[in-house]
Amino acid sequence: MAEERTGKRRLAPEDIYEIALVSDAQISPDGQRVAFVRTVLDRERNDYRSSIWLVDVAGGEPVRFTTADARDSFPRWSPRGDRLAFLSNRSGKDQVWLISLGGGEAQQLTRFPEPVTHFAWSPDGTTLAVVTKAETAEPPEKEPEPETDVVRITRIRYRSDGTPGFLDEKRSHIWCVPVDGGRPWQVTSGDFDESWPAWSPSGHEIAFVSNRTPDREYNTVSEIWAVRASGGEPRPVATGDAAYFFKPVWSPDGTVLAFTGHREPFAGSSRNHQLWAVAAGGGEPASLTSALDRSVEDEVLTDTAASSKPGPIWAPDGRWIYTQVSDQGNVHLYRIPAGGGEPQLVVGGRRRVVDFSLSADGSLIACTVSEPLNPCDVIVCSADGSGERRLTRVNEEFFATVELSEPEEVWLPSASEDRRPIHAWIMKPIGFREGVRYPLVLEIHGGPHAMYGNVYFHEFQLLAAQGYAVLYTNPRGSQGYGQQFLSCTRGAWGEADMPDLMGAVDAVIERGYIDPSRLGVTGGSYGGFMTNWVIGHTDRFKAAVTQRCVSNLASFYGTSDIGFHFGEHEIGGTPWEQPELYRRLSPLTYAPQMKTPLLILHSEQDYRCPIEQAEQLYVWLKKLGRTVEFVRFPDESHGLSRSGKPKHRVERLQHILRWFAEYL
Ligand SMILES: CSCC[C@H](NC=O)C(=O)N[C@@H](Cc1ccccc1)C(=O)O
Repeated sequence: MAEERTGKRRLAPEDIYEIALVSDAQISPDGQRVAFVRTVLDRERNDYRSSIWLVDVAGGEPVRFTTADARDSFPRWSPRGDRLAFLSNRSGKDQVWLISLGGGEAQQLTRFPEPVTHFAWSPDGTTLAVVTKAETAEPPEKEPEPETDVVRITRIRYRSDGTPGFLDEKRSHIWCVPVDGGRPWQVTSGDFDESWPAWSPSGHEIAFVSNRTPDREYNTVSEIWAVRASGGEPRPVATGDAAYFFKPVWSPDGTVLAFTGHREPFAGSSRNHQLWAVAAGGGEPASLTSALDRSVEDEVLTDTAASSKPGPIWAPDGRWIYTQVSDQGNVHLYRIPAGGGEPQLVVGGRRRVVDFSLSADGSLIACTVSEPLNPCDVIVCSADGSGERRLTRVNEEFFATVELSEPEEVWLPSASEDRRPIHAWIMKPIGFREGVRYPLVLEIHGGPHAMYGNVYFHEFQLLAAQGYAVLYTNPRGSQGYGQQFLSCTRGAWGEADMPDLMGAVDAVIERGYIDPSRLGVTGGSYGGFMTNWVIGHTDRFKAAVTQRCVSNLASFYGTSDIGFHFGEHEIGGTPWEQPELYRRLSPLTYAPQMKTPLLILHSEQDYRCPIEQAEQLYVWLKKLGRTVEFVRFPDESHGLSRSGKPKHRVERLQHILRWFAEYL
């Protein structure tokens, strides 16, 4: 028994309550301290709690800095480093709060009737640029009663996954809020959604992200604009029908704006996000990373992480722009020469740099990192990555008590004609013994343009703890292996990538410790599509669990919040232009061939892959007399496995284990 050999117990689904998540490591301007967010799952309340913590760069125990029983997040240092602004839901909705480093209680700064979603300090520290859908700075005395509960829909975008109910007509705008008293003023207005405010170094202008094209209801454009901080008519910086630009950041001298994104209409994450630079006055942007052939966004998937919003950061000397780069299952920190040239790796290794920040003089970097056997910790290093030190050991005590399986990183030949090597990870079951043959679970990732990688994955560790070998791969369509590999599943969902998955399974079986009669398969979202696809094209799997899946591409087109643009781009046309293609690529078409016992897990408020996708598959298979079960999660969205109610997250894991225990 593993327990007898190691003195450690096996991981259990409920252990998600034992794992604290740290994120958003923000180093103080003087480089002395790092503020970060620590998130825990609250079993009694069936909810999440987060607080701001501080740790000295010189070392020592981290200390809890905000103590409210709430969700505090997004800590940002004032330019002088004497206080922190952060978001908190203590008053109900997320608002900006301020806390002095000198001591004292946090004070509520904003009282907008709608949540604040993002903010940025002005360079002189007097004002915050704030993003909110509020139309006034104070809540009305009395919320108006809705006249009817009947919903009238006039827009094509009327739902968004993660937002319960229907989208309202309110728009996200930028407001300025003086931090030491004075009335907030609205900076942008109109029928546009604005985000990501970035102050010019002089403090006169604010750059932001918006779609101001006439056809914005139907396209996926995202442009860079700038507006005087006092308000007025915004001016275009990097715009156009092909713009897909985000996260602007000014050069220290205020002459250039850098940002991330690409320039292919509707391509979303099927194209590498590049780092661009444009004259601050506007013009033609130039890519600084076209030769890299990687995305400068974090593309890795996990079920154990708190979210943060890192964007590129310009070094104070103006020479470099720091950015994440997704590369072969890792997310690294690079610095890109602002004037063009060879990108330099700063924080590398088998891991994910989740977020990062720079001290005011640019000499120190703080990052949150995630590794296969450690979900998260804060590290600090010099501007070139040297002298790295770990500042936290958040989950060290807990992981000393449970046995984990170390993923082995391998390249396995595809079963396609080209036999192309596919990047993969194999986890041996806990308690592995030579000479024994084990059941194998193949995990398939979503996207399709995302990637598995060198991060902790609770679901995979649980399967290993239950005695399964686990195989996860980055087949064609995955991020991290270049543009050609990334986009080759377009118009070929399932057809292009299934041979990669099957080749990897064959190669693992050849290692001799897998029982080929006990293969399981599971995945979520596009991974759910692929699970359905695989069991419709082979009977070699003995049990399957399809999660937040797609089964019918034609109905997905009309019911998913992104169906009418994502579906159209990914499949290559509309269902009425390409009915045969939609039929051919829909897993439901192959339902009569599906024999594998199937568990369908789906959230009832999943607006990305709506539950009708699961319902169709369930009824077809039931009517066909197959072994199939349907588990529905009420009040949950597409993000159930990552951000759902803790109790539902545990139940979801228990259902997966139950199904494989029964049928595998
Ligand atoms: C197959 S339909 C699109 C579903 C979705 N893709 C993009 O939103 C998807 O596959 N989601 C995956 C992976 C993912 C997660 C977050 C951002 C992009 C992709 C999932 O939910 O795991």
